Amino acid sequence: MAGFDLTALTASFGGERVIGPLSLTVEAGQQVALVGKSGAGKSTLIKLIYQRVAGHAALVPQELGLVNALPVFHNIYMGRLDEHANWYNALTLIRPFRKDREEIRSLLERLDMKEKLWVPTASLSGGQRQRVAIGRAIYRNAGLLLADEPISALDGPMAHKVMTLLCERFQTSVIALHDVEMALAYCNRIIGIQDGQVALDESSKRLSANDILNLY
Ligand SMILES: Nc1ncnc2c1ncn2[C@@H]1O[C@H](COP(=O)(O)OP(=O)(O)OP(=O)(O)O)[C@@H](O)[C@H]1O
Repeated sequence: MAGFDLTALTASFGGERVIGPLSLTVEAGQQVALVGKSGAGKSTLIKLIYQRVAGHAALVPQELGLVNALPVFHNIYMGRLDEHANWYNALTLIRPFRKDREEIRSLLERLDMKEKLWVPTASLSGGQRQRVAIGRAIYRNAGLLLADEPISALDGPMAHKVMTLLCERFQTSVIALHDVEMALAYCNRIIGIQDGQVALDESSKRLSANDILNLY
């Protein structure tokens, strides 16, 4: 499954509705940017979608969800934990298999982090940690990516490199992005969220940065 068709998406905190109710259909092949001001509900919507599509998506949460005590290799390997038997995962914790080492090393090469393969994740910079979470999502090999601000800690050239890689590796994606220019450059559909509702839903070809900035 790469696309999805979800209805009755709602979320409330302390009795206050922060999302929906709304419906969202994303077709296979769409790269969707979720835009909107801070607190509009983008992260909550991404989490809701992830819950509803369970197992079918690769997730890059805003808080990354890395295990600091483990090396980069193992954090990325976690993207496929559920594909292997328990004995295989336990052995990998002690002595990773060559084919997994090679696959993860070449993925890290694309993220300019090859030399960090065995480094504990706790010792990485914010941008490096973000790239580990991106690596874990890519390694999951899912058709659908759900990512919450995946390039917020990256410099310009690295942000472009990562967005190019994400578009190449995922047939379909929903990515919350603060950077409107990046959203227009890499996504073919823009969904603007305002107070937990869809306030804009348009092909990026028909939008300019100014149209999107009206949401802020
Ligand atoms: N765990 C929580 N408990 C209470 N309120 C929450 C919680 N998570 C989110 N909210 C509230 O829900 C609303 C939407 O938050 P959300 O994090 O989804 O926004 P966002 O658009 O992703 O913001 P940002 O761009 O700053 O990440 C906000 O008003 C926020 O305060």
